[in-house]
Amino acid sequence: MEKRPLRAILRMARPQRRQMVLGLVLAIVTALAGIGLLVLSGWFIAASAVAGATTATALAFNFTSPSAGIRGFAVLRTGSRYAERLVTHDATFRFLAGLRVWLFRAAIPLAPARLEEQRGGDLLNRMTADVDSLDAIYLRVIVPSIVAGIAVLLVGGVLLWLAPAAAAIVVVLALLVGIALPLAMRRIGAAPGQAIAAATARLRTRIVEGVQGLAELKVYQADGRHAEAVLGDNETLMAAQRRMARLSGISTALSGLAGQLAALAILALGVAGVAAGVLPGPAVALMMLGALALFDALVPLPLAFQNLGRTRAAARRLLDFAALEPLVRDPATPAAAPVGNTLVLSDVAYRYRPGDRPALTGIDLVLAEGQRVAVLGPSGSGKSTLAALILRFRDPDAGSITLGGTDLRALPQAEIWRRVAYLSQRSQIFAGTIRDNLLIGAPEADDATLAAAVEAAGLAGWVATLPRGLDTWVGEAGIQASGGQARRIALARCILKDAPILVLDEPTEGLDGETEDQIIDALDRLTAGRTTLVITHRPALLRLAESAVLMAEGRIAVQGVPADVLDAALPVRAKRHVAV
Ligand SMILES: Nc1ncnc2c1ncn2[C@@H]1O[C@H](COP(=O)(O)OP(=O)(O)OP(=O)(O)O)[C@@H](O)[C@H]1O
Repeated sequence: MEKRPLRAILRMARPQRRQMVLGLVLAIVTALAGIGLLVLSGWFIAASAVAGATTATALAFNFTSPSAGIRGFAVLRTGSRYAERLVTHDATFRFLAGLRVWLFRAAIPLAPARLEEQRGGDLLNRMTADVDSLDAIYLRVIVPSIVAGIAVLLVGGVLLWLAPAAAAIVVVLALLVGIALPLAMRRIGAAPGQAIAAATARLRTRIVEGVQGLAELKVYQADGRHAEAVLGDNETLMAAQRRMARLSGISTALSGLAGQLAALAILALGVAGVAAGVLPGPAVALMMLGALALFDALVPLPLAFQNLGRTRAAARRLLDFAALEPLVRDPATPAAAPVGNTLVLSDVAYRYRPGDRPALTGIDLVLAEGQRVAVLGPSGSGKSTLAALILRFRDPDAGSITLGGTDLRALPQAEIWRRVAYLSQRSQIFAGTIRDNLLIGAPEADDATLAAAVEAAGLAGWVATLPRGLDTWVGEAGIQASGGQARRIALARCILKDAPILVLDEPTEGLDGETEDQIIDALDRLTAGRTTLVITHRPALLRLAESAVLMAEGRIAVQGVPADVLDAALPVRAKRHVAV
């Protein structure tokens, strides 16, 4: 585990470094202009009041330069604050955008095998709330800490010159508020901070799952119970937030108190100094306002450090995710692209987790170039696992799979996927037009090619009824394609890819008999001459295949021509799963 997660995350701000330094300089200028404005105004008001005591002193008093200085500081502070906000926030948003891209890139090699282990809501939470909370590192910790340090040096230095005793008191109080209090708050805030991060993640995950499964929750009348669980999570979050808010209240009160004490000490010592004639009266106003301005710069620090635990927890969650090892890696020195598309599985075994029952054992199977093999078997017999290994989503624990004579592990994954079109069990429809969804299969396809694929996948009739045709928006915020339509869009994508190898997992699932017949005809044309693995529960699909295997409990129980395998399937336990 990363020991210093915030540092590790901050290292990723390299592209924004210049902008961040500029933002820091602007923040320092703003703070100094603010202090200058307060101090000069305080001095000016007091000094002009003193000067106004007699006509001679009033006439001799120089009003012009200080008032010009005040105006100058005011304009400078406004301008630099505006620029500072612009620059620091722009740098932060760019930094966060970079983090999101980094996280998404880290997720790609984990898909699909490792991502299946993650809860969707949790991943979403990492990409959004966790990343967002990292804005605090630069905006709320680094910049204010440096600004406060400079303010202490400046104000402390001026006070030391004017009134050393007052300076000592102010600096001690400033160090208490600027260092001791933040460190204490960091420690005390760590537990509620982590509790907030964890409770936020839990709440989001439960809400996302609830929204996704709302139809089922409603039918089972479990929505009320789910809502109660959400409220329970919310209560936990609010309890942690209340603890945090109480801490914020205490720390703000303590910082405020320290500021007032500093002002009081200056007033007491200053008045004594004026009485003793060692300090001009207006200097007291200057010192008091300087101290107040200094504490204004210090107040954000305890609050920022109090939330550091939460920020650190978020950073750790991101780094932990990015450090997940992909199950499959590209070889360091990939083999040359093999000639031919024959797939040979030799004595392949796979189990999902150590200690699990093997999902596959002793699989020997040849998919010769252009040959179509159907895989039958009851639910849980290992059919999808077989497809996952052939697609190299996972590597076998034992045995080997070769493509054109080369072990899949020696090939870059991209080389394998370049040759394969895959119809998964769950056809993913992306939010976009039907055309967008199809172009995933072949980005360069022209209208005629798209139309042919739509026709072959049995979609033409449906598309013709849509006023916008292929430009109809489907998926989120569009037409919700039915299960069968989604399946056929995915099938059209496969057709468009025009790949030499096809892996089809239940291609006709969710289709009625008549449509299934049409699709099987289309699949017959599509798969002819291509190396094909078709997983199915439906005997009708067997007519596509030249050979078939029957899986049972992770093994190939029977292998042969489809009719024989189907016959063999009937007496075994698999019968009821295979029959339509
Ligand atoms: N991600 C996973 N983690 C752990 N075990 C898994 C995982 N996926 C599948 N399994 C297990 O592996 C075995 C084979 O599952 P597989 O999905 O390959 O079966 P299948 O024949 O495709 O089933 P179905 O026809 O229902 O899709 C099952 O016992 C299943 O519980």
